Amino acid sequence: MADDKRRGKNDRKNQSNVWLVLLTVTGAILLSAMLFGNSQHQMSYRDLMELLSKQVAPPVDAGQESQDGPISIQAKRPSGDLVEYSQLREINVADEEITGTVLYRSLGADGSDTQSQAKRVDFVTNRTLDSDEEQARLISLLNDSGVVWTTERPSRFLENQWPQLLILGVLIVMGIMMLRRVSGVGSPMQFSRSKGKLYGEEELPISFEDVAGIDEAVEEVREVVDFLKNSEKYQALGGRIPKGVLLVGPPGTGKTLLARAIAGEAGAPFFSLSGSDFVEMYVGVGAARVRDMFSQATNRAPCIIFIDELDALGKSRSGNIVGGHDEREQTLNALLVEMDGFDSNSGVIVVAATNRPETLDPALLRPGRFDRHVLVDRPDVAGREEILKVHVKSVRLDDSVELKEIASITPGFVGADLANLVNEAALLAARAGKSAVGLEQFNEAVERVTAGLEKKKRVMNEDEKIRVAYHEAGHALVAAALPNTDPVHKVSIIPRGLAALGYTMQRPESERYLMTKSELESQMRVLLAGTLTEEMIFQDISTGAQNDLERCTEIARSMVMDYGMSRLGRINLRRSTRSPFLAGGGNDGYQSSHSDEMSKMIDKEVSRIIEDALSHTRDILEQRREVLEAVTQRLLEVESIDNEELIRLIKENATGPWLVPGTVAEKPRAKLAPANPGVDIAPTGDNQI
Ligand SMILES: Nc1ncnc2c1ncn2[C@@H]1O[C@H](COP(=O)(O)OP(=O)(O)OP(=O)(O)O)[C@@H](O)[C@H]1O
Ligand SMILES: [Zn+2]
Repeated sequence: MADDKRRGKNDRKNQSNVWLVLLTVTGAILLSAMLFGNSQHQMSYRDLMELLSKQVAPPVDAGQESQDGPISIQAKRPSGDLVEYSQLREINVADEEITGTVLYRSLGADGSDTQSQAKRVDFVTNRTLDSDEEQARLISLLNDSGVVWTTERPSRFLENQWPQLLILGVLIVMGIMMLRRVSGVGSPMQFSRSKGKLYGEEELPISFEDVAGIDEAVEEVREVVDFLKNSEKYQALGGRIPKGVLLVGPPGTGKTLLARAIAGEAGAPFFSLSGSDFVEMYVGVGAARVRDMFSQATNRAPCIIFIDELDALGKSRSGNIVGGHDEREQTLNALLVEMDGFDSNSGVIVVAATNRPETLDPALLRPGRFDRHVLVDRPDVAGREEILKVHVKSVRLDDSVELKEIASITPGFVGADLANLVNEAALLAARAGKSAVGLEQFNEAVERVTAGLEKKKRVMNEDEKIRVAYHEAGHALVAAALPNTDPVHKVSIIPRGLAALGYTMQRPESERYLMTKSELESQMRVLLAGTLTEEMIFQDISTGAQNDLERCTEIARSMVMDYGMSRLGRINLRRSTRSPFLAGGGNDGYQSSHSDEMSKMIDKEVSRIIEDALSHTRDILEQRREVLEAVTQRLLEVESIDNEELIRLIKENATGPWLVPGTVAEKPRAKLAPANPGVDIAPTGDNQI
């Protein structure tokens, strides 16, 4: 939201720049037209000569006018108006024209208007008669009339060259503007700042209370608040306050929220920018923006600068052979320099967020830069419950709703998903005319959020529907027959989202962090069951299993290459480059580090594992043919079956033992040794044991 607003402002700023340029250009054109355009009064040569000769020989019959009164002539303008000319002055005779000033009075169309004021105007007279004789007559008249006159040519450079000068001027102005955009700081018109302009938000009404379910991350940033509030305390002891905090985590987990909460708790201004704001077309602009940002923030310290999507600007610099000094690199360098340069005790703390820390340039992560890393991970069940609590505050809940229950059916949801879920449920309740949001709406909302909107209206032809029903029944049966898979939550042949025609939804009973080999094998069997059922019933398979096969193959490949779960032994055959020190190597973060022969063997192992899974699954399905038919029938009738109904159908129709023989239903439990205080257990670094 805040992002959009900021972008909006930037767009408006850019637009106003364009308007400014247009305005300047039009202004310049109008101005020069006024200055150099032809605004002189045209006086005919005949009238000029007549007036001159009158001045030479003042008329004896001056009539009502006194002797030393103005001598004037009347003339007809091309427009038909009668005018009166008198008192020629400052005459200048040039080759083609005569200029000077004259007192001029308009007499109206019939010469009756005697009230109008006389005014002195510049006049110009074109010399049409150009002979020596004429020239001599003019000069003698001028001399005799006693007016001041010259033959100096006035400089007409400006008059003749103004269009070229104008173009030159516009070019110069544009050039200056470009330079300012590039050089950035200190431009009075702020052309360079338009995008990097910091919109500080003061007194954010957000506290750590609003950030739920990511308690560990909150604990870690709590001290940052203390740094901002009591920086003297730390400085007194000679400590160096950290400059940069990097929030790492998947999208929607609340990184932006957390950064805002830090500012809110500390009562410090919050400046927010996105890494992509710095990426610009012109070289040098991004770097100028970085410098600009720091200089503005230092003036407002203590404060927080938040850079979202740091990866957009902080990507690893290696691997760019052609343009060694491209724009992004310069921007990144400017950021590094600024982070080194600003005084760590100045009270500015830079918080950045990224969901791809492995792509960041290692230099960014060094001490003195973003040296604090805070993991903002997906919330667990308890965390999801906490987040739900925050978001249902504004919603009227039915008494039947247990947030714990909703948390348990939303594995993998992040804060943003849960916020969305609560909103969906509220909308559904409103549409159903309920006075409070009930469990029913939450269940429906979960399905919507996970699988896209139900498309009841989309018509599948009957053949396709039968095929999809068999396919899904196959998935469900095999899932139910293998104890070490997640229980089936729902089987449906209602098309959802863009791709799925039907789906079998499994839900884990609890949070999982590890998978065993047999669990992975079971997963593959469930995935293969759909296409195998089609093969069994129709002796033909369809394209509907593409995603199933994709996932199945990926599991098999990971078993061979990552987890050492194949005949090739316990080797990891993928060298991960997901370490900050090797960043920028592989294309997708992985690099192969094995020979061609090994590649062939890997492929063979992958096919063998899938073949195995296929034959097992075929057996399971064949032995449960009756149940398969029963489930499919029921699916075609009601379109969607839940867990209880599936179990009922299985119980009613199964002939042999239901669970696949040889699979372990009861998990072995560890025998706890009696406590032995003498033995130290070495801690393992992370959640990968
Ligand atoms: N831990 C949380 N507690 C409460 N609400 C949350 C939490 N995490 C996310 N939300 C909700 O989700 C919204 C989006 O979260 P936010 O923008 O902070 O995610 P993000 O991690 O910054 O995502 P991205 O990486 O896509 O920028 C928040 O405004 C908030 O309503
Ligand atoms: Zn399938």
